[in-house]
Amino acid sequence: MKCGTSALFHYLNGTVPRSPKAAKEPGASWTPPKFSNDQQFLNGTPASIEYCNRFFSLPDEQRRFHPGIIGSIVTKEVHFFDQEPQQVHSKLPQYFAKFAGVNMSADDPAAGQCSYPRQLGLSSSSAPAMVRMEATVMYMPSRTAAGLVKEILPNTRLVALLREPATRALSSINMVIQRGDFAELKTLNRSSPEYSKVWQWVVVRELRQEMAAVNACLARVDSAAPVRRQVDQMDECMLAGQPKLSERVLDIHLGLYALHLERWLSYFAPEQLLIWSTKAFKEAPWHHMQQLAEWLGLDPSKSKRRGDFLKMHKRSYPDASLPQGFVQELAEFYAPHNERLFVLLEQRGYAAVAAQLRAAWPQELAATIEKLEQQQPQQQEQMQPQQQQQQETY
Ligand SMILES: Nc1ncnc2c1ncn2[C@@H]1O[C@H](COP(=O)(O)OS(=O)(=O)O)[C@@H](OP(=O)(O)O)[C@H]1O
Repeated sequence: MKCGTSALFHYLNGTVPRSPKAAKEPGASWTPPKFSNDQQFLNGTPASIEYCNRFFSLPDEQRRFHPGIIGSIVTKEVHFFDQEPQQVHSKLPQYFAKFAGVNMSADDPAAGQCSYPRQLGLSSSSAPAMVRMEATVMYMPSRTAAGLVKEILPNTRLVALLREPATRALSSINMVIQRGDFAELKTLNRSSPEYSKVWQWVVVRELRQEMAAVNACLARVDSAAPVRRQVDQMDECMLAGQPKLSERVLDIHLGLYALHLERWLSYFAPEQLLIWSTKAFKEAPWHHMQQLAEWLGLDPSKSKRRGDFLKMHKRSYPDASLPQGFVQELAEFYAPHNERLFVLLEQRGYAAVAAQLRAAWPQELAATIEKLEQQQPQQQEQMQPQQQQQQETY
C-alpha cells in the first residue's frame, strides 16, 4: 500500500511484478526477466543488475527467501476477500488454486489437507509445511475482508507495513497521476515546468477534497459507541451506498491506520498480526526477515540472505513542487489518527512498534518536506484555498 509491500512480497517470493494485463493472459507464466540499466525499480547499480541476473537464473525454490514460503502464482494482489464478499464461499476453490502446489481435486487447504509439500519436494513433517502468501492492499480498509478471513482462514497470519501516512498519501496520489487518471496531466511532458505546476494543483486539490470527505464522515461517527461500531459507521458513510470505496478517497483514507487495525484486531489476536514500520524495515531488512521466519514457525536457518533488499515501484516526483506548508497540513490532519494508532498499539502489546513509529514518522515527514516542498516562499505559485477552487475547472 505504497509502503513497500510489493518489494516485500517479491523478495519473499523471488519474483518481480508482472503487469495485471500480462497476468490475465491465458497460460501466462512467469519468465525470468533480463535486467538492464533502465530497470528503474532496481534503482540499479551495475552490481545489483548483475546480482539480479544471476539470482533469476536459479531454480524457483532457491530464489524464494525461504523454501517454506510461497506467494500466489497469479499476482501479489489477489483481491479475493474484498471485491465480491457474497461469492467468497462459492469461489474458494478458485482462490486456493491461485497458489502453487495446491491440487484442488485432492486437497482441502482450509481443513489443513494439502499435497503441496510433496509436490514441491518439501518434507511434510516440517511445521508448517508451507506458508502461502498474498498481499492485497485493499484488505486493510475493506469492510468485509477481516471478518471473512477470520471465518475461512482463522489461523492466518497477517503482516502490516506502516509508512508515515502523509508521505504514503503523496506516494499514492502520485501513482494515480502517473497511471494517467487525470486528463489535465496526460498530455504534458513530465520534465516540463508546466507538468510540475499542474501536478501541484492536482495533488493539493485532490488530497484536500479527500481530507474533507474523510472529516465529514468522521464527524458522523458516534465516539461513544463500541470501537467495531465506530469503524462500521465510518465505513457506511465512506461507502455512501456503493459496494466499494471510491478510489478518490483512498489516498487519504488508507492512512487512517488506527481505524483499519482496530477492525482487524477485533477479529484477530495480536499474535496473528505482525506490524512493522516501513522505515525500520528498510533500515534492517535482514533482521525483519528473520523475525518473520521465526514468527511463522519456520526454520530460520533455511532462509537465504540474498544481498540487498531492493526497492520496487520507486516513483519519481517533480522536485520541490508542493506549496510550503502543504505536507504539514497533511501531517496535522493525520496527527490525531496517528496518536490513536500509537495508543492502540501500546494497549495491544505493540509498544516497541509504537515507539519505533513515534520516532520514525517525524523523520520521514521532514524528508518528504525537504524533497517535495518549495523551500523559498513563492507567493504567486502558492495556492490558497480560494485560488484552488478556481483551479477546479483546470
Ligand atoms: N524496501 C522499501 N523500503 C521502503 N520503501 C520502499 C521499499 N520498496 C519500495 N518502497 C517505496 O514504497 C512505494 C511503493 O509501495 P508499494 O510497492 O507498497 O505500492 S505499490 O505496489 O506500488 O502500489 C514507493 O514509494 P514512492 O517512491 O514514494 O512512491 C517505493 O519507493
